[in-house]
Amino acid sequence: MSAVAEKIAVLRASIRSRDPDQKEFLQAVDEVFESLTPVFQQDPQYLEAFERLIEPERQIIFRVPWIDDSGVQRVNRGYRVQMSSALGPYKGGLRFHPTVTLSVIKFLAFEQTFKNSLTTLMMGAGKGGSDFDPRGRSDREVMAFCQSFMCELYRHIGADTDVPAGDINVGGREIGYLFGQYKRLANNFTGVLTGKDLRWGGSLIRPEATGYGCVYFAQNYLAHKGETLEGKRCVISGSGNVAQYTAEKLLQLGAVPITFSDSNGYVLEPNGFTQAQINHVMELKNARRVRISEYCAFSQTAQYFPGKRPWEVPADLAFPSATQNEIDQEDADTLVANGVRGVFEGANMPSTNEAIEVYKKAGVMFGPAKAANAGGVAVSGLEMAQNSQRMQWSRAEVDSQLERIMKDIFNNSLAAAQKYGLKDDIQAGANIAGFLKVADAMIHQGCV
Ligand SMILES: NC(=O)C1=CN([C@@H]2O[C@H](COP(=O)(O)OP(=O)(O)OC[C@H]3O[C@@H](n4cnc5c(N)ncnc54)[C@H](OP(=O)(O)O)[C@@H]3O)[C@@H](O)[C@H]2O)C=CC1
Ligand SMILES: N=C(CCC(=O)O)C(=O)O
Repeated sequence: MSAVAEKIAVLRASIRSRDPDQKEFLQAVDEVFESLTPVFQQDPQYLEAFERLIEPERQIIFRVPWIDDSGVQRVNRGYRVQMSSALGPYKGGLRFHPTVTLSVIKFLAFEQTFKNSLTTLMMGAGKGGSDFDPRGRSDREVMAFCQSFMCELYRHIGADTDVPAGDINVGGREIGYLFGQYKRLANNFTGVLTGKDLRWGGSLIRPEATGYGCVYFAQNYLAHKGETLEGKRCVISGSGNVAQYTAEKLLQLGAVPITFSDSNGYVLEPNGFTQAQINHVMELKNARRVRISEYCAFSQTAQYFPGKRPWEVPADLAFPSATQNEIDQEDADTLVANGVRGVFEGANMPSTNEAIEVYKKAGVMFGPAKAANAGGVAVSGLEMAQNSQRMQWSRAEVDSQLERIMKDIFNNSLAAAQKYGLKDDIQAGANIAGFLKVADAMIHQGCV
């Protein structure tokens, strides 16, 4: 075994022994390790940078006490993992979900490092959240939680320090309550959060950005194969922010979005969702905050499948837009058997490493999350730029920047893969391109 191979083996073992229970984090690190091995073999100094990178610069965990509408005290746990500031202030979302643990936040922050680097904007990486579940809670209860959460988080964030945003169950309502409390505690009005409402510093296209960007990425990938989205039947999981705007942009570009899901089941429109039907999903989810099954009362053609997931539906392309590990090896086999020829990840780490191997063996196009869903954080970066200028750019201006950024991410990922002899392996190329920019900055900034 070469000296470098031995060092890689030792480092992989040490990561596992340090955090043996953090399975989501270890899964994310394993996936990147595979891609970066040729880089480490060519230049061992990058292995030293990677050894620093996989240990977060800072991990903050805190108590979040609040009182519910019945006057009962509730106590949740809050997190902020500040992963890397090599390329700029820590940048990444906040997730409120009962499945949130330190391992989940660390995997999200780790992925965010490569994603933010790929956007070509100057942003470091972080992620945070809580095991608080806002679903079924009143606006007052969500506000009480957000205000208590920010009473701790505000000490660690700032427009040039750490800029949180949304993620699962953190949308415009939550960002508003968090921002209001921050402003009250810090006595300043800055771009300390992104995903803000348009009327007080938000950016046009930010709500649409992740979904639109994922479709733009798919469009670039298909174009590279001499294909288009026209007429492609697309299964989508989730029915939240990312899923809604993925469906909208697919429809605009001539594709046929046919499913939405939530954690209780999925809805199928056999002939594809129209814009009016997508708008109704938005109304159900964003305003009424009800289950996707309620959609069927609105449509004569829709079918609901309780307890099922959309991967059983024959399609051309799949856009997982719900949560991590929602496609395992068996799901991937089903997708391939059902004719799916491209998987583009709107969610973070929705495919298990075993599922990715199935895609590769079957020659399925694979747009990995850190590249395909980078449109959200990219437009967050554009929101930060607008806030710095105290200006608001037009919708067309932001959308054209988003299209350019997604095209650059695809092309830079492809170029990195080809440079290391990995042909069209976009997954490896994205990991390599994202890592090299961060690692070069880390090497220049010394052992910190
Ligand atoms: N918002 C953003 O800017 C970005 C988000 N992402 C990623 O995209 C994905 C979706 O985020 P977003 O749309 O913002 O979140 P939303 O809260 O708006 O929507 C999440 C959707 O996923 C479903 N979901 C969440 N957790 C689970 C679960 N454990 N099992 C099954 N379904 C689940 C929800 O259903 P239910 O209501 O039943 O839980 C809901 O339909 C996440 O992986 C997120 O990390 C990636 C880049 C940017
Ligand atoms: N949740 C997000 C968006 C992060 C951001 O906009 O800072 C992600 O990139 O996973």
